[in-house]
Amino acid sequence: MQTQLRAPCVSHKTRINGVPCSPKVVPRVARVPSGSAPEAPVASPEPTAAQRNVVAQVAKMIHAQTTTNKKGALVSELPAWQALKEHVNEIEKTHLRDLLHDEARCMSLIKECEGIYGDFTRQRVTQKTLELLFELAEQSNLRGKINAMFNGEHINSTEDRAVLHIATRAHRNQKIFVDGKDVVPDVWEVLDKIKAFSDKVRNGEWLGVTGKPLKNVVAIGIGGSFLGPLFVHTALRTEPVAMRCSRDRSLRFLANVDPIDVARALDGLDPEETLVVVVSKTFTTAETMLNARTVRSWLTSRLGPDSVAKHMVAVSTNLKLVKEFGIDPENAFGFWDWVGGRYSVCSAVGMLPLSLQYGFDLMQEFLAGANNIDEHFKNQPYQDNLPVLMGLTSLWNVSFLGHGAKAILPYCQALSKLAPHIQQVDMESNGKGVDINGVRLPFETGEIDFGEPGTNGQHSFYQLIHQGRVVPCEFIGIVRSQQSVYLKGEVVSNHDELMCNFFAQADALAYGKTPEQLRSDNVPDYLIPHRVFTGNRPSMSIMLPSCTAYTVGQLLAIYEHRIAVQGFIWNINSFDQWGVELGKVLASKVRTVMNSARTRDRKILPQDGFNYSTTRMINKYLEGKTQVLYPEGHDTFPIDMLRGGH
Ligand SMILES: O=P(O)(O)OC[C@H]1O[C@](O)(CO)[C@@H](O)[C@@H]1O
Repeated sequence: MQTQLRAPCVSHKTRINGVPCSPKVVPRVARVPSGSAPEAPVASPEPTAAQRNVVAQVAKMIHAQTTTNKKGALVSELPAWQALKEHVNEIEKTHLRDLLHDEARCMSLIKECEGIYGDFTRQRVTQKTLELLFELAEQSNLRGKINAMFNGEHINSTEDRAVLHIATRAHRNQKIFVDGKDVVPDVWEVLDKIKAFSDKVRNGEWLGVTGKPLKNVVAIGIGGSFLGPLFVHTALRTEPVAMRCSRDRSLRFLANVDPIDVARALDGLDPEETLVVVVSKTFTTAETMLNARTVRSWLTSRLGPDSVAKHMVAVSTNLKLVKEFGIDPENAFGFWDWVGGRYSVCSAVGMLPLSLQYGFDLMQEFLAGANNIDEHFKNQPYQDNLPVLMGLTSLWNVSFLGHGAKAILPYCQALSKLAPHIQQVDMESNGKGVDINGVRLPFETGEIDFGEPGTNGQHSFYQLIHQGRVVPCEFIGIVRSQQSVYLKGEVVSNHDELMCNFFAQADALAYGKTPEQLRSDNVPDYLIPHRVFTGNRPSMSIMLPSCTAYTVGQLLAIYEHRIAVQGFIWNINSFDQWGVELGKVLASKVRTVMNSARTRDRKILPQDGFNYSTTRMINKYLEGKTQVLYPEGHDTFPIDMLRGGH
């Protein structure tokens, strides 16, 4: 539903009737459905004519602020935001069916840069929309914020940190400063260490404790210490060069604290041939640490305590805890607090496990691809800047057209883990309720991301996106497949068949099918309502020349930066994640109860500190058939978990 502001709010310097108003004092904004008359804030009396006059003057004054929102005004108070809201009415009168016939418009909305084809013609935008979005970017100081990020300013203000994942893929000769220190030499010190270590493991110089080469790697980590590396690994598994580089090697991930995930990750592995990489920025994440202890026990129960030195290494910013865990700091690969977990795949978080699997040289191409887009993002003007265009058009879809979800639809099985990775990067970054100054926002930020590779998604949720809710889609196609198959006599090759769907879906969403067309197809009247496609459903398409380490790096950086663009404009902190804390704290409270119940010390009872529903549910769980008392003196594993390598 479209929303509009009831009353404009004002910057810190604003005065109403001579009284200075801070944004926290002025009743901010309430949302009403578009078309409804503006009303006074809830619980306030109707504004008087004089008050309305003041509000109108304030609105005029805000319109006069054409520079930045540095003064603390909400983005929704900027003139360009208001202009975009008004512009929605113009766009509502258009249909993509018609917009796509305007060739001049289409030409201006297709961008070919850095070898990537970006098509924005199926977004519900005109040249005017883009100009207004660029104006919003100007008024929001987007360029200044991008520069602040690249300059190592502490833009993650709630954690007082710089945001410099771009430094993790910098060329050796680049200079990137944090607090007056060039961090690129530190980055390359770790990268050199990764190269040396991964080379040694891969060429058999580094052996397991029983003298066998380590050909299997299990990477333990969760969230940002898992999803990015999984995405890249999945993307490269069937790429011909990567396949050659990883012959006879395996890389697995263990993320969930569910023991089923442990069993699956270790199933069939021989501990003598397995190297474990514990990946945790903080080295305190409950799931990762329990999994690390579990796998350590799996190793030492078979190979003895000395095996840890040869079979376990770590990636972390917390080298003290790595040492306390029992991993030699020599076998730890550091990174820095200015790399956010979800932005860490180019640091040792991804580079170590992926270099072990594919070799450092190939993974350097991945870094080069990401670096290429970093430069593009920093230097290109808005109208030729892929992450900026994607961020702005998404913002238009979310904040002005009212579409809160987006589908990420790669027509490439190798990119099947892109959507899960972007879910974290986007939703943990931009799912916020207050702006960077802590002021509650009168609009929603962030998007609900989901996706599956085409064509699988077509046989799953595409019904909804064609005839149900409007969900802006991002189609990602590949020109040259990693794998080529053509069967004699078939109309097209297998990859061409896939891509036929890629091209068709975007137009089906845009054009739809009218009752007239259905009638001329002799569809009976009673079926026409069911078979109408309204069309006018926005999407964008990206085509990459191939799916290689380099282009996967590019794709990653495009998504990372477009998310930053949206956060910069919404003026939120896209780089903290306080929203994940509360659940962790409550889980720890339950853990205490669980231990008390299972060990029968009964010092704490399930009802202590919990509400009726939770107490009852915990009791039900504790009374269930699964109840076991924790054995003393030894670790227990399901027999099957230990069967590998016999
Ligand atoms: O790398 P760590 O410190 O184990 O954290 C894992 C994940 O947990 C979070 O802090 C919260 O889910 C993520 O931001 C992070 O990627």
